[in-house]
Amino acid sequence: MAQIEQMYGKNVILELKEVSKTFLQSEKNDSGPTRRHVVLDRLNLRIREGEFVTIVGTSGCGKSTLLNIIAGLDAPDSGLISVKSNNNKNIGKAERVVIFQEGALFPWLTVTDNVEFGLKIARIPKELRKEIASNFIDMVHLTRFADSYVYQLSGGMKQRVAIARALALDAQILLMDEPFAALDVQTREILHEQLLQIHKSTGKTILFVTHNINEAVQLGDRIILLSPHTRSIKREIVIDYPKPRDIESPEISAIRRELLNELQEDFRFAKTHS
Ligand SMILES: Nc1ncnc2c1ncn2[C@@H]1O[C@H](COP(=O)(O)OP(=O)(O)OP(=O)(O)O)[C@@H](O)[C@H]1O
Repeated sequence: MAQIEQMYGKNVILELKEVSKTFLQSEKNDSGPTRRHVVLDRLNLRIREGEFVTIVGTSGCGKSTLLNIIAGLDAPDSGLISVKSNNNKNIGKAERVVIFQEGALFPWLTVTDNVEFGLKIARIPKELRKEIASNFIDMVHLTRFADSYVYQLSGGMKQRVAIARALALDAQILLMDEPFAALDVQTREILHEQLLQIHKSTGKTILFVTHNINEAVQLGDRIILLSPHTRSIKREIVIDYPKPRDIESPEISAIRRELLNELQEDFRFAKTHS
């Protein structure tokens, strides 16, 4: 942690201090007694501006809970979350935008209407709205489909619309919760490439939750491993190799193995403590 604080002390855009979250859960069925399930226990995290952070961990360890808390969709029981506010904040700009596995789009609207949606709510003038939407639709390579309805698109295209919509809102931080999990391998590879290009050209800060170790090592500048054991961050691995990365290279393979070992250990722990 000290090493990371040294490296990331400057330009911290997001900071979580001692964040905890407990859910009440029914024991076997809804009518059974309830128990307290501590998901996050005094978690500390700092994210630097422009950083691409991937979050991994065994199923149920709290990855989505963490992302929802950062997004402001859920509240922690205790702890502090600070987001560096955008000084140039205009109407229509969002600090944090979440992109879920199921793009959360309006299927009955066109690609352009979906990307423009938030801007319209924010009363951005029509001409400017069109210009912003067309710019980001172009960035995700969907110009040919700008007037298509979302229900007509493939899963990968829908996720590209969701990314364009988040970019149009000029979110400071993109929060991505397994956005490509439902896609086939080839589409996922293409979207990885495009997301890396977008990250490079926009410099956005990205927090990306995934089950997939390969995805985590391909995309992340830093990997955060959440654990059901510590109920917090168990490991952080800074990956200082240029992208795109060859996941078969000795350096990246070593990181993959390391993560796999950690995940297996946590999986065994979760199994014996569930
Ligand atoms: N609203 C809720 N009420 C009760 N329990 C909840 C609620 N939301 C999440 N949980 C529980 O909190 C734990 C963490 O859930 P979360 O969805 O954050 O895990 P995850 O790491 O994202 O899992 P997965 O990888 O399977 O998506 C799980 O045990 C889940 O059942």
